[in-house]
Amino acid sequence: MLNIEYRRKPPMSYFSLRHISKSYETQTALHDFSLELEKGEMIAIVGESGSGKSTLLRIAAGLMTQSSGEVLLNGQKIENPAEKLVPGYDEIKLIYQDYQLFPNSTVEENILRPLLLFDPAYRKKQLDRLLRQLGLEAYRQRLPRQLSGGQQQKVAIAQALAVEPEVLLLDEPFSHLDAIQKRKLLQELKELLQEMGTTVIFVTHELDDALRLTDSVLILQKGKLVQRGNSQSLCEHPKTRYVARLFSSINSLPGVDHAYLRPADVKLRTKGGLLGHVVDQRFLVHYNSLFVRLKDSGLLWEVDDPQRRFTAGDRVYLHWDEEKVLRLKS
Ligand SMILES: Nc1ncnc2c1ncn2[C@@H]1O[C@H](COP(=O)(O)OP(=O)(O)OP(=O)(O)O)[C@@H](O)[C@H]1O
Repeated sequence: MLNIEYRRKPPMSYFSLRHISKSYETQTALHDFSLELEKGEMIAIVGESGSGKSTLLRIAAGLMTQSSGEVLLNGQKIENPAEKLVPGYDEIKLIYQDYQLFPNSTVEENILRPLLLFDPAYRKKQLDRLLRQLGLEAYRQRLPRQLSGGQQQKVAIAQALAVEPEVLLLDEPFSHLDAIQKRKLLQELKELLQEMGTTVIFVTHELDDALRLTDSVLILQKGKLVQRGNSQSLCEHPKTRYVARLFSSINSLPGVDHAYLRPADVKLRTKGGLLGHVVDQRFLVHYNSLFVRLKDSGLLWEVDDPQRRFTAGDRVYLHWDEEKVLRLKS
């Protein structure tokens, strides 16, 4: 009997968001969102602007009061601002898009701020380790304004990691960086966080950024979890048009409701198939991307031309394998 009761209990995970909902005065930002993370697990949440990502992270950090649901860390309830005098926890750190460094404090002083009450030997050890791990040793005496955006971002990350949080919540913190800087920082951060065994939730609207940190992705749309999976499963079996479009544009099949084709799944011929005219072309690394106006429907399709055979003004016939058609309702 005891054994059956035990098995019925949900498995205990390290960081749990259970049935979280949040309504602002005029709208609901999160609907019954649940997520269970193991210690050291990294997950990315991808969603468009306004899908509720920041709201979710603020609730997860204990910095915003949810309308319903609960957050648990290692079995302990995370209290929200309505329940806790000083909101937030050292164990759960949130890094925002607009991180704020102290402008008149050096890099060293900024990183040491959260450690003011700690033992001096520990403070020095943490500071030296973070400066080394984040490649900031040469900048320790500089003020934030004397650093590039990427270096400032690293200082903000070092500051958040100084207290060795168990959980790190990243709210699109790389949006100020250019693509090359961002890729490099994401790779460095991934290695560092894996080494530290930190549990991470990274929210972003860029799937590419998400996949650089983790292959475990969750898709949020209008405050609801719509799909969870790795890049292959999301790409091959998207549940919504939004999920499908995170990977490539999609072409609507003329005369068939809710049926779409990816540009890479359309084959190009000189005769036989759906007739169209190439109206534009772009040279990309592995193929030319063509814009083709379909003759009968007038739809504009984007298709890949891996052999770079067609150019603007050409007639082209399009066909595809039926199994490549994506059926997407919303
Ligand atoms: N303080 C607030 N009062 C009322 N509505 C709010 C408030 N904060 C957010 N919202 C609304 O809740 C929804 C979710 O907002 P949230 O900031 O969580 O989305 P997001 O996915 O983080 O967006 P972005 O990527 O643009 O930062 C949005 O529609 C937003 O307008």
